[in-house]
Amino acid sequence: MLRIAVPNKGSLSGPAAEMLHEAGYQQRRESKELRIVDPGNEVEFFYLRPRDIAIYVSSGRLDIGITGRDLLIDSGADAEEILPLGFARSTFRFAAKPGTANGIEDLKGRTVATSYEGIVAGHLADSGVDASVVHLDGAVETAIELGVAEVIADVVETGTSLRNAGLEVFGEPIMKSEAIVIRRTGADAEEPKVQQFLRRLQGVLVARTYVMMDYDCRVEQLEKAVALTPGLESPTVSPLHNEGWVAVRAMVPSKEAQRIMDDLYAIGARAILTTAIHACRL
Ligand SMILES: Nc1ncnc2c1ncn2[C@@H]1O[C@H](COP(=O)(O)OP(=O)(O)OP(=O)(O)O)[C@@H](O)[C@H]1O
Ligand SMILES: O=P(O)(O)OC[C@H]1O[C@H](OP(=O)(O)OP(=O)(O)O)[C@H](O)[C@@H]1O
Ligand SMILES: [Mg+2]
Repeated sequence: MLRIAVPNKGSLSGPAAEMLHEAGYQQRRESKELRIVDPGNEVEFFYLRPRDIAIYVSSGRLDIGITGRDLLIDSGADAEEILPLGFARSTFRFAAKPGTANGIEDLKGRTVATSYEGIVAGHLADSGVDASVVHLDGAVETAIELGVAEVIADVVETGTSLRNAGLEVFGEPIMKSEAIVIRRTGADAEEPKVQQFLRRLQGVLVARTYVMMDYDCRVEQLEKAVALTPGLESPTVSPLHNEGWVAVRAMVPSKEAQRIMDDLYAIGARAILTTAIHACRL
């Protein structure tokens, strides 16, 4: 039975459960459940604090975990990223009151408050800057107003929390993060149950990113049409009863679907339809 760690709270929890559900796995019915077995899929899910997941996975007691890239790096645990999942995207940055600092070199001798001490201490050391780090559990933006630190390092998504606290980012972004699947460093990459789990999640990612497009076009326009809709490997082209016409079917990125439909129409394609993909194995 594959043992998988899933975030039990916070920004990662809801989208992770939703993705697992879309991939055909049973998920817990209420937020107090800490562990469930999905016998049909031979998987056991453990609902753990996102910050602890890399530690459990590195211990080898759990095969796989879903966490944030920033949390994995911050933990220093012996685990590695095997699949990015595209949600809980954020950037990790320094911020302060305007005019406090322009770059990391200005942090020398100052105090930085953060919930990600591992990332910040590592980044300061790599940059050769000697600054103190204060660990706070959350709501780090308030640390400056209350005099605990002059600078913070925190997760930024829309920037609303920083703006509300009258703070501005400075310096280069420290790292970009998103939800990821992790396993113990060096664990068997070919393990069939792990591979099947990853294929299911990849299927969800493809289904979320692509739509299926169908249209009819004149044979003379086929090359131009296929250039607009090359598909992932190659589009399917079928003859129509009306001579001189073909039907074409290809996957296209959902974000580009409307533009591609306009371009296809402009070269004479008709009956252009898009449909959602619910599941996929590439
Ligand atoms: N506003 C946000 N937008 C996108 N991702 C975020 C946001 N806040 C946190 N994250 C990401 O979520 C993960 C942190 O999850 P965690 O549950 O520890 O914190 P949280 O979502 O801030 O919840 P909590 O309410 O417990 O502080 C990290 O990978 C982080 O990059
Ligand atoms: O750029 P934004 O869109 O404002 O998002 C970033 C904020 O979201 C998270 O905070 P959360 O609400 O989880 O509170 P926390 O600081 O207590 O973790 C993070 O720690 C930032 O404060
Ligand atoms: Mg938070």
